[in-house]
Amino acid sequence: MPSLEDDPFPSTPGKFKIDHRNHHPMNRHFHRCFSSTSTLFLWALFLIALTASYLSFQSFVDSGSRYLTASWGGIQWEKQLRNSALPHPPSSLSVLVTGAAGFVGTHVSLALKKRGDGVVGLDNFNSYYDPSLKKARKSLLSNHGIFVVEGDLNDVVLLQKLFDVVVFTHVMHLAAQAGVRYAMENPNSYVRSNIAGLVNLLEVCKSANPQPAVVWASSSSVYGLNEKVPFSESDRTDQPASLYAATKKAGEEITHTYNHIYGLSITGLRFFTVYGPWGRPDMAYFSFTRNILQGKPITVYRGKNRVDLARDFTYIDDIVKGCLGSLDTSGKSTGSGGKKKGAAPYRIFNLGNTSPVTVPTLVSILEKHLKVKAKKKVVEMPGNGDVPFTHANISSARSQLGYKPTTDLQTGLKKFVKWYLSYYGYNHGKPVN
Ligand SMILES: O=C(O)[C@H]1O[C@H](OP(=O)(O)OP(=O)(O)OC[C@H]2O[C@@H](n3ccc(=O)[nH]c3=O)[C@H](O)[C@@H]2O)[C@H](O)[C@@H](O)[C@@H]1O
Repeated sequence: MPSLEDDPFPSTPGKFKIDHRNHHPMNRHFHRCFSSTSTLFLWALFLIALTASYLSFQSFVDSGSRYLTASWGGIQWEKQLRNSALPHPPSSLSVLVTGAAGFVGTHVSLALKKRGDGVVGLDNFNSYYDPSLKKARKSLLSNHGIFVVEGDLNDVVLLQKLFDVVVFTHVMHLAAQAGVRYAMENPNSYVRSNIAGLVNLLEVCKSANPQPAVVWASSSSVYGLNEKVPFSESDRTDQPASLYAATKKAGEEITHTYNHIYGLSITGLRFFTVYGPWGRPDMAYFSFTRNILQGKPITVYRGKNRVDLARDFTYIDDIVKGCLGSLDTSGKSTGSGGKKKGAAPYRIFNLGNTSPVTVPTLVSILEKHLKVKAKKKVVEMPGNGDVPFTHANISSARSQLGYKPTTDLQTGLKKFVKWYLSYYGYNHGKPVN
């Protein structure tokens, strides 16, 4: 480091040699000017130094507190990651499952682990719905040797660290802000998770060496106001009815660019109203069950001209088979270190049940399994993002993934109700009126 003596522009008054022999008034003026300029200069330097030390102190405090409060990092943590990611036999997959403490994430993680694949989960345990259910799913996963990291897709340092510690062959990206109608209440959470979070994940995947193949959850809602039934993958998806649907559609376009530019293998799965044990409390079949058991009214939406709404409800075990089939047939990403080496697969599949059921029929099946009559309040569907019906054409998934749904709504809801009663009991902690 150069010493102050070497500095060609000395900044301290002591280092400025004043020639006392020069008494010309102009020179005196010049000296006054110059000395006040150098004082100013000094003050400026002092302030800069003060600001710099304040900022570095702040960043020291920030990183210190992050280190103290971070729920990840350390040798033990890395060991857990590696163990969880280890496939048996070694030729199997090593999968990062985002949204692992979510409904679909939990089931997919368990199925992968069961057949010998290595699995690491990632979940931010947000409070969109009861986080204690997510914690319970995490315990279930932990009992099966699956480690779930608590963290967010927008924490790029964490994402990078996961890929530094483990060589993932695949990413099953299920983390998202779900829910069609909630998008009107909290639009930014959809942008944060489904757009920004997705881009962060793809950035890390494209730079990984080797790049993993990515399978991710799109949604049947991308068909929006499309009226051609059943919905085929080639049908128009440019009329979303909700911001949720718009972010999923954007995800399809975003993943396409990462496939095109960086050679990432991408498979997008359009799920059709997935239901089953360990499900999502915000969804109709779940909240109806809770309200029916608590003797509370349920609101059943109806479409224009008193037409019942219908959904292609799809049982979780069928969806899991579709996810595993997608991972197994994904093909390799072609790039490495952010450079594309050739064309990689880009696929989109409907994963539905191919037999839509109306919402009133869903309610009557629940009444039968719960042995309780629902207090129904039928109202016209509010303009809040809902679509009147969904119906999947699954011929592509059938031929390319071997996808073949086998559970009808009667059977699937019976299994859901059995789980619900064993998990919450009859009254969900509240007395029946
Ligand atoms: O298939 C999909 O792509 C989407 O499926 C569901 O969305 P949705 O079909 O709206 O599922 P529910 O919220 O369970 O609603 C099912 C049906 O019940 C109706 N409903 C919902 C709530 C309610 O109080 N009353 C009511 O009649 C809805 O209008 C809808 O027709 C999921 O919530 C989305 O995350 C997913 O992406």
